[in-house]
Amino acid sequence: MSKIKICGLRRMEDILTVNEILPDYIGFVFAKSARQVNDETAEKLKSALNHHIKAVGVFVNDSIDHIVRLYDKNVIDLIQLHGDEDPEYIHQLKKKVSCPVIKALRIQSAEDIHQGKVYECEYMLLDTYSSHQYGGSGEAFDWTMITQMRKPFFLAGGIGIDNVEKAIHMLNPYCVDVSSKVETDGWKDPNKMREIIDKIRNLS
Ligand SMILES: O=C(O)c1ccccc1NCC(=O)[C@H](O)[C@H](O)COP(=O)(O)O
Repeated sequence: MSKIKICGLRRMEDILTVNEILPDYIGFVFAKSARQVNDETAEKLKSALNHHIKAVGVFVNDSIDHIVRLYDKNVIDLIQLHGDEDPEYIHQLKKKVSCPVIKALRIQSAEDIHQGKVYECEYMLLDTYSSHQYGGSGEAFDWTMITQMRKPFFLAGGIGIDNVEKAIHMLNPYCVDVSSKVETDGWKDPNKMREIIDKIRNLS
């Protein structure tokens, strides 16, 4: 069964909901975004998070020192690099942390998928390319472009109750990553989060 990550939590009430429904991962977006959280808020939210749920820090072209500080303070358990970080950046980061790293690829063409080979990371994350935002577009990309993934991957980009079953049956991702489609008016919606978790856990 694919795991589930709910990305972009920023309120204590979001944490109380996930503590009940227990996704495998949640994401704190530290990048510039409508879903951005600051370090202090993320620290408070993490301290209230059920220990069975892993917190992923989502970064876009951030400083390695900032990421390491959050990791050392136990605010994040995994690191998601969602910008233009190159193999050398990841190599340097890996010398300073011992947690899994997820490198996001923003997919425009089938060739983009093959870039994954060059990164020293535990997981890839495949998301939709957008010219005006790094992530959280709410749009799905053409999944037929995904072939021969050598690493376990998170599938992101417009995943919701309407297409999650198709995504899992077609691609068997390590994890599905949801954000926009479990929101109402820009905020995480407890009912939508609950509904998608139930759907995934009841798939055969
Ligand atoms: O979600 C954001 O606002 C965001 C901003 C900048 C970089 C990454 C961001 N999100 C990363 C994620 O992992 C999202 O869950 C992923 O992009 C899918 O989002 P959606 O298409 O809204 O489901």
